[in-house]
Order: sequence, then structure tokens, then C-alpha cells
Amino acid sequence: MDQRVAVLGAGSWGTVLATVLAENGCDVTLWARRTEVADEINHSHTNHKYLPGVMLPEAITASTSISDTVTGKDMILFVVPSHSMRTIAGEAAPWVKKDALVVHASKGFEVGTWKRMSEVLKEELPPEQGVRIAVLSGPSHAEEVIQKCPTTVVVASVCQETAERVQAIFINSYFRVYTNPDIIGVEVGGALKNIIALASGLADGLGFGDNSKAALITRGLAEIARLGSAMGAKPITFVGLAGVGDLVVTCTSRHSRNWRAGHMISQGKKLEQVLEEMGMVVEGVKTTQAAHALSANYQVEMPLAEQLYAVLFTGKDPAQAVKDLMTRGRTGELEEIIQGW
Ligand SMILES: NC(=O)C1=CN([C@@H]2O[C@H](COP(=O)(O)OP(=O)(O)OC[C@H]3O[C@@H](n4cnc5c(N)ncnc54)[C@H](OP(=O)(O)O)[C@@H]3O)[C@@H](O)[C@H]2O)C=CC1
Ligand SMILES: O=C(CO)COP(=O)(O)O
Repeated sequence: MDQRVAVLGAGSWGTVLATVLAENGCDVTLWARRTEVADEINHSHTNHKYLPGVMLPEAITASTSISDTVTGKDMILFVVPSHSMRTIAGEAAPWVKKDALVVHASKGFEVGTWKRMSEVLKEELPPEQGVRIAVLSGPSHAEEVIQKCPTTVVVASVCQETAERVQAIFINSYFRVYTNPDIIGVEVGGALKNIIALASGLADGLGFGDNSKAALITRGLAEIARLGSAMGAKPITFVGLAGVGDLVVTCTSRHSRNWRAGHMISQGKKLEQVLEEMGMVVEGVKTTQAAHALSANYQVEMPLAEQLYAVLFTGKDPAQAVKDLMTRGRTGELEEIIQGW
């Protein structure tokens, strides 16, 4: 494969996806915002902050110049935190080749506008790029993909040809990529599962058991599907890799930064302290704000997200939040979702 690929974002996930692409024979340039990270990747072939103990393929070249990274590339992969997507996309836009594929692998909404990442990309890039935008999502901890643990993900686009071209570039024997036509569902599922992962870390830290974990995953999926459907997603997407798949992996794994953040909060740490100690992106925090706003906009009930919002942003005691969830008014399990089918 002779694809020239730009990967924007040299954190855990960007570096691992760059590795997958380099192993697939792509010519990969990885943009890092700090010179010391780019130098380390170019000279030592490591990225010790984000992937300690891992040797990267020598074929990956790192750069701190967005224009050099993007110019002439066949595919541009954005893997920056969602809060920086618009800025980075805007800086990249003048250099994106007219027929380039544009993919993102970030899981969140834009703060304030609460737009999905593909909407942000569409607004920042020339209009003709629209059909070539795709999202890569699904249950995929960077720490396991780099060890070549068999992993399955999904690529979604409004254009099937785009999804299939991206699938062909990423797929290999340990990284199996499925296509999905529902870009809204794939983005919403990938973003909202981080809220439930944070809540799972909290629940584990409070000493609750497997029943509680199953409750969080299942009822979390119900509220993700409720909001997602109201936003235009196909409900069936949420029983796929970007829905239940990603929920399971993030709610049950200590690799998850969102799970770890929730666990730290359960031990009495303040949110600011948790984020500082983590030193890596915890998308679920801003996504909880997004869910708070979106559930009001779309008039959709999201009791788990609401209680997490109260714990994170109004100082509510997590034990009281659990009590309020368990004693709230009686509801049906599936009726509201089925109504939308
Ligand atoms: N890690 C994983 O397993 C997976 C992550 N994702 C998603 O990928 C996205 C990136 O996450 P991940 O790589 O894990 O994050 P990390 O915390 O590992 O790395 C964050 C990266 O983003 C850079 N960065 C931070 N702030 C800005 C900014 N304002 N502008 C530009 N760059 C910035 C950091 O640069 P610096 O080092 O200079 O601070 C670093 O390169 C997230 O949306 C996440 O949800 C999706 C699937 C799996
Ligand atoms: O999205 C992920 C795995 O699919 C990674 O989750 P965290 O950001 O919680 O580590």
C-alpha cells in the first residue's frame, strides 16, 4: 500500500494508529505539537509519555509543522482531543489535498456548540471534502492495539465508498475494521460511552459489584440510544462496536482513563486534581457537560449523565447520586426507545 498519510495528534491513540498505518505499508507523518515529542519519535523511535516501553516503526516521521504534515497526503487522520479539533482542522484546511480522505478518531463533542467532530471538520474544510469525511471508532484501547491484541473497530461515513477506502487502509490481521453507514450513531456512541465509563469507575471505587456494573452498562446504553436516536442516529448502531462494544471495553478496563478518573473521584479527589494527575485526555468530563446540554435541547431523559453532572460540577455526594438514581420514579425499560423505531 503506497498511501501517504498525515496523523494529527501524537498522544496515545494517534501514535498507535500511526503505527498500525506504518505496519500496513503507509508512508506516515505524525504531527506532534511539542518539539521534544517530535524529536523523540524521530531519533529514539519512542513516545515515552504516552506509550512507555514501546518501540515505534522507524518508518514514522514526526513533525511539528501542520502544513508539512498535511501537504500532499492522501489521507488526513485527526486524533486530537475534541476540544482542539476545530483549531487544528482550521490550521490544516489550507493544506488538505482536494481529493484527500479526512478521518477522525476522537470521541467527544465540541464544547459550547455540542457539535459532533465530523460536523466540525465539515465546517472547517472545503465543502467538496464533505463526502470524504469518516470516523473511526469502537472498542480499542491504544495499550492493547500496540500489543497487537485482536481488535475490532468501525468506520462510518455518509459515503459508503469513503468508508470502504478507509477500511482498506486500516484493516490488518490484528485490527479488523467494519464499515457502518450511520456516522451520527457511531460518533454519539463513541462520545457518550465515556460518561458511563466515568460512572463505572466511581461505582467500582464505591465498592459496588458486578450487578451495578451491568446496570450501568445496560441503562447507560439505553440513555445513549435515547439521545442518539433523537439526534438522528439509527438505534441498531448502539448494539454494535461503537455502542455496546465500546461501553463494555471502557467500563470494565483499567486502561480506560475515564474509568480511572471516576475511580479517583470516588476516593475523594477533586476533579481538577484528577485531571492534573492523569496528564492525559479524559473526554468524559466535557462530554458530561455536552450530555447535560443535549438532553435538555432534545428533551431526552439521561438520569445517569445528569447524576454524574451533579457529582462532577455541583459537588454532589456520589452516594447520594446513587440513592437518587435507585429511588427515582418508576419507568419502563425499553418503551421509549421502541417508540422511536
Ligand atoms: N487512548 C485510546 O485508547 C483511545 C483514544 N481515543 C480518542 O482519541 C482522542 C485523543 O486521545 P489520546 O491520544 O488517547 O489522548 P492523549 O491524552 O494520550 O494525548 C493527547 C494528545 O493531544 C495533544 N493535545 C492536547 N491538547 C491539545 C490542544 N489543545 N491542541 C492540540 N493538541 C493537543 C497532546 O499533546 P501534548 O503531548 O503536547 O500535550 C497529545 O499529543 C480522544 O478523543 C480519545 O477519546 C479513541 C480511541 C482510543
Ligand atoms: O475509547 C477508548 C477505548 O475504546 C479509550 O477510552 P479512555 O479514553 O477512557 O481511555
